[in-house]
Amino acid sequence: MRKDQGAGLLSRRREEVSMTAQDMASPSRMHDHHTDQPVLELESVTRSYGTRDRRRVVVDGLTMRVHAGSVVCLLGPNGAGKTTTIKMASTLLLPDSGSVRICGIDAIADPYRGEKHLSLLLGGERGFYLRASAIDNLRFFAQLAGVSHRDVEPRIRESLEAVGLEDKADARVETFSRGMKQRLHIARAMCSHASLVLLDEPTTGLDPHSALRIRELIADMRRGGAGIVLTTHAMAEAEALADRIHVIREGRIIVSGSVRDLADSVRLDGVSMYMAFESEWNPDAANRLRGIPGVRGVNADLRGGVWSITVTWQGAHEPDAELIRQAAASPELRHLGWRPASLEEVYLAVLDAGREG
Ligand SMILES: Nc1ncnc2c1ncn2[C@@H]1O[C@H](COP(=O)(O)OP(=O)(O)OP(=O)(O)O)[C@@H](O)[C@H]1O
Repeated sequence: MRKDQGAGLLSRRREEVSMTAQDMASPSRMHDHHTDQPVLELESVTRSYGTRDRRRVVVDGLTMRVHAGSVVCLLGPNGAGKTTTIKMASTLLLPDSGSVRICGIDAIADPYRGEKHLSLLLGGERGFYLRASAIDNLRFFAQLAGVSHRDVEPRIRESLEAVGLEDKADARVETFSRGMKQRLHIARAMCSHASLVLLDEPTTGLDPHSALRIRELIADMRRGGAGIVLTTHAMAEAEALADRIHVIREGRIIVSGSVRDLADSVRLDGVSMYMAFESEWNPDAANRLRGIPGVRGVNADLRGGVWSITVTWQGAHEPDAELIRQAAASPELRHLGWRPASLEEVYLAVLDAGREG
């Protein structure tokens, strides 16, 4: 579905190339909006799918804002409505109701003006003319984005260098690996100096090095002033990049804020860590620890003959290690320290709380 939609956007853009080319004399669009005006404003957007009798709402009255120089991350289980939200933000998909403003422009009333400020990367590998070279693709998209004739070549060179594809400029895109295509997408966004960059799972299916490279490029675009919406299932990626997180479930935002705000919303106050050698820990002890007031969860992992035990706490400060040793009946349990909960721990607690509530 995504791939078809991506191809749809491409063909729509192809049809519009002559119109947008007329606008090529317009100045660079980077930061041409008022600084405190969001680059994206979604106001109560709703979208349903299906036939008239059997419609299912998949995004339900969602409101969010993205400012220049920030990364907003959408997290949520499969089918929560993240991609649908990204597509509405790009106007690739129209909401049934609600409004979409891109750099202050009503993007539903005037999608072509809105589109010029954004760059969209959908999860698939499509979105390029596969038989054309990387550089010809970038030229085409730069022209669509209204990059001035004088700026096109230097910008393409800079962006290919930034993503490490300068040696592949003349290679056909169909010969690129998935990771190279993702980098070329980022080059496309960099080249057009898009104010709003929409990234739907940009690192899915990439090896760890390629994923890291993409994350660095996302951070570069943020430093360059782009407002970025990112969907991902990689919690470490969201934790490293997001200035603000929205957790979406069944088409609604259930909680928003920083990792700490999310942790506060479920009163996940911290994590204490312990270790024990294999013979010093009985897995049944985890159940006894769960009975201690304030304990939210206990996770014990055995690796290389060593148990590593993490205990998440609600409404508690660093607990007395002796109390834990006694409850676990593991006198040799070593206390390793106390840390804030990771986004993964917080996210799972948020979804659990949502299910319980
Ligand atoms: N074109 C479509 N026709 C019918 N239903 C659709 C269509 N596109 C998406 N859906 C449904 O809408 C819901 C939300 O899908 P969406 O792709 O936005 O979820 P998501 O949060 O991005 O999921 P994932 O994490 O799996 O990518 C899902 O139940 C999906 O099956």
